[in-house]
Amino acid sequence: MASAVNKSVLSDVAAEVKKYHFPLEDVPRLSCNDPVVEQMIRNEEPVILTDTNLVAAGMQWSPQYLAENIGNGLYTVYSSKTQKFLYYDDKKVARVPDFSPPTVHEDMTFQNFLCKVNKRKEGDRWMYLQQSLNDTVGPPIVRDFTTFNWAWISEQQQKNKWGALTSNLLLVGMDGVITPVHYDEQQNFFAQICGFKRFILFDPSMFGCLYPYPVYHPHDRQSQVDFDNPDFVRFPRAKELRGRQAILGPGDVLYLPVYWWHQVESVPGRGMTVSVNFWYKSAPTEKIVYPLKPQQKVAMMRNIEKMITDALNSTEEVAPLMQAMVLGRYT
Ligand SMILES: CC1(C)c2ccccc2-c2ccc(C[C@@H](CC(=O)O)C(=O)C(=O)O)cc21
Ligand SMILES: [Zn+2]
Repeated sequence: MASAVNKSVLSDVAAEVKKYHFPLEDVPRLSCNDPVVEQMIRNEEPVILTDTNLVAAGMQWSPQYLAENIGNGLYTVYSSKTQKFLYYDDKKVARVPDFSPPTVHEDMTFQNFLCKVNKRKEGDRWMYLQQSLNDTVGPPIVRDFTTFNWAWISEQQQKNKWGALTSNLLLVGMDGVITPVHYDEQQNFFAQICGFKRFILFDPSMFGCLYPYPVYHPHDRQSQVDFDNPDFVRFPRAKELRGRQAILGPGDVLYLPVYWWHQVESVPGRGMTVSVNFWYKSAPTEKIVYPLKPQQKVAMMRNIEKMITDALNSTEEVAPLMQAMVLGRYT
């Protein structure tokens, strides 16, 4: 089946997106029946799948359709003064004295969210609805959800020995919103339903060029590097970044491997975006094979940071101890 999104639209969108200081190569767009796809997923390489029919019934989930059918439950809506929605972990805010949350979230009905978006004026806050799909949604949405291509995605889960599906996030964003570069600890099939999303991806070995916040920081897993204004004095290795780009249109599904860095932009001028992601626990490591994969080294660094922070029972003493351990001895 030809991909729902046509090539000329994709190249128009590619010409519209923001340019950054690093080079980007295109992520392949393949049919899910292409034998190469199975190999790429096994090798944990990102790939765009054009014909999974993963969320076929969801293709009617325009913001308007959702407002009419999702019911009057409350949904989590993040708002930000800028287009950027930097994730932060509420539970870690206490450990960083002068932390000021960059976004606030409030619960509101979908209808209220859409009404606020439609009457938003220049200078008003940007808004991004993000909500785990659960049984509180209206019956038509539950019905559409049951018709997702669960046979196909369960086959991927089994073939790759992934763990349980942990959540499906429904994401409804204003055009132009940006989720800054970060990594997640789960495998992700990301289904695009409405509008266009541009992913910038970096493989896990680029950890040293992206300077993530400390693990105990509310912005754990997010990079400190601001791509719009990179500070090459504090983050010199950001100059070495080389990434990949995936532009998703309605019906496209991106396989986003665990620990891969990603920045996600709802392409400006292409309308509101609706997406659904599928987060799976990654396969347990069966046998340690050397050399270790970059993903395994990231997991190790996280555990060491957690151990030292807990053992010292203080965040201020972590850097001095780690510097005493390494500077002048291993460097
Ligand atoms: C920015 C936002 C709304 C948010 C705020 C506060 C806490 C969590 C999150 C959160 C988590 C996931 C996404 C979806 C996606 C990025 C994208 O599509 O924009 C992504 O990164 C992924 O699927 O892995 C988006 C968000
Ligand atoms: Zn993510």
